[in-house]
Amino acid sequence: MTYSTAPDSKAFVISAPAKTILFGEHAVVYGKAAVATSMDLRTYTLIVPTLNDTTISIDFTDLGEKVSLNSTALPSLSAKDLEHPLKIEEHVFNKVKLPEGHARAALLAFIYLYSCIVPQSLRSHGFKITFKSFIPVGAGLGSSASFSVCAATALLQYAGLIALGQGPIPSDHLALINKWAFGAEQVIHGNPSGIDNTVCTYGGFIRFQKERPLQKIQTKFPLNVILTNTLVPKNTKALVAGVRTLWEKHRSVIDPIFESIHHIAVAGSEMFISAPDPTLVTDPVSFKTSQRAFEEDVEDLVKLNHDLLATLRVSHPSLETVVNTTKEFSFSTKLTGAGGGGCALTLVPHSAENFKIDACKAALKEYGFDCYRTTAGGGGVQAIEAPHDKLAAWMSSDHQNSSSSFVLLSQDEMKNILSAGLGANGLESSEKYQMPIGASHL
Ligand SMILES: Nc1ncnc2c1ncn2[C@@H]1O[C@H](COP(=O)(O)OP(=O)(O)OP(=O)(O)O)[C@@H](O)[C@H]1O
Ligand SMILES: C[C@@](O)(CCO)CC(=O)[O-]
Repeated sequence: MTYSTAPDSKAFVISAPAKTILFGEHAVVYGKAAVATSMDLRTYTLIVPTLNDTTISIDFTDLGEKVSLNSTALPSLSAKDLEHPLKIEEHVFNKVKLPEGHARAALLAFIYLYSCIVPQSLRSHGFKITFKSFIPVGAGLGSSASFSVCAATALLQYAGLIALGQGPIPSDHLALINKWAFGAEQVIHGNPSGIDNTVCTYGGFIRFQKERPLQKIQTKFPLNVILTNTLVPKNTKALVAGVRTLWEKHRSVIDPIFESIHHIAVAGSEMFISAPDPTLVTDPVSFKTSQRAFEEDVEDLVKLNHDLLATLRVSHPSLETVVNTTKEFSFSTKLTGAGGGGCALTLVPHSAENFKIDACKAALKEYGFDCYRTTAGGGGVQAIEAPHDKLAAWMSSDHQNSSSSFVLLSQDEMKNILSAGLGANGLESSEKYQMPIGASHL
């Protein structure tokens, strides 16, 4: 590794998407295949170096927590010094006051990244970093992975290990970001598979299997879904640990369930690769027939996958309510992510009439759930140098309150700033393998 001796004084805006798992959660932790896609909800991060003092000011705006650290007080480690990234806790014991709640794991993950990535030569400087996310926290949409990808990217740039702001991020830099984001995910989750950080880094539609090369799924088929947030809080770390306990107790029973989930993911990814291509329609009637047949096959896999996850005891009464409510409208639903609450994913067939979708949405809302109608896909991690004209306004807050204009921007405004900064070429090459984007709150 080659480090700089002075931090790059440029400020950057970094963003990474949410994710949803179509098939394979939990089994993927045991080396089975899974299919996931990025979603059009993103986390944004602004990092502004301050060359003349050693304060690191972190604003976790979504968690309502601001933290001030002294760079000289943080450990300097290599990943090899830690048997597991979670051991970072022992290195900061009695040195850093850790907050309670969601911010605790977020801060530990951040300190892990800083301690391993930022060299001693840069410890006489500080920075301000602000996280602002449009992804619901702890809802199964990869909020932790999106945060981890943004934090890793910001610190790798700060340490001079990657160069941002020159169009799409090159693949070797993406691999480095993904590696460190996985370490941060290990701090937050204990034993993640790596699927969440991978899809949040690379974006698009992927088939993932531990220790296998990442497979991008090229499909022209726009996948329309309703994401229903049950608003029931869940804890990924505890759910993953619960499945492990079940597996350790009944391996011969649980292994075949993992194996079945694996085959669902493999079949699902193959189906999407050979899905009917709406850009190549010659006969609209036969296209509609093959489109419906394809959707029915995917719906079967969705239902089977949900039932197997329920057998692994990671469903929740609220998730079953979503499954049963959407079934009344002939839609298929599965939990997505760790389960235990959080989000469910419902496939919306292309033939579904709007009145039916609206009625389904209204029925879900009756239960107090939050719904998003969205199309899967969208770019992975992106970064631009923070525009000079906007930076002063963004940083105008004294960091004691979260009312900086950066935090107040809407997701559309953030997207516009990033796409203007990336330029036409940047967007073209980073999104060429992806499906159309578009999320609307129902
Ligand atoms: N916007 C954010 N800012 C800082 N930390 C965050 C943010 N979003 C998530 N986190 C961290 O991630 C943790 C939530 O991770 P968790 O895995 O439980 O939810 P998720 O990633 O949304 O769901 P899943 O892993 O099922 O996709 C929080 O407790 C916090 O530590
Ligand atoms: C439940 C799980 O399979 C997905 C969480 O989004 C855990 C993991 O893969 O790390």
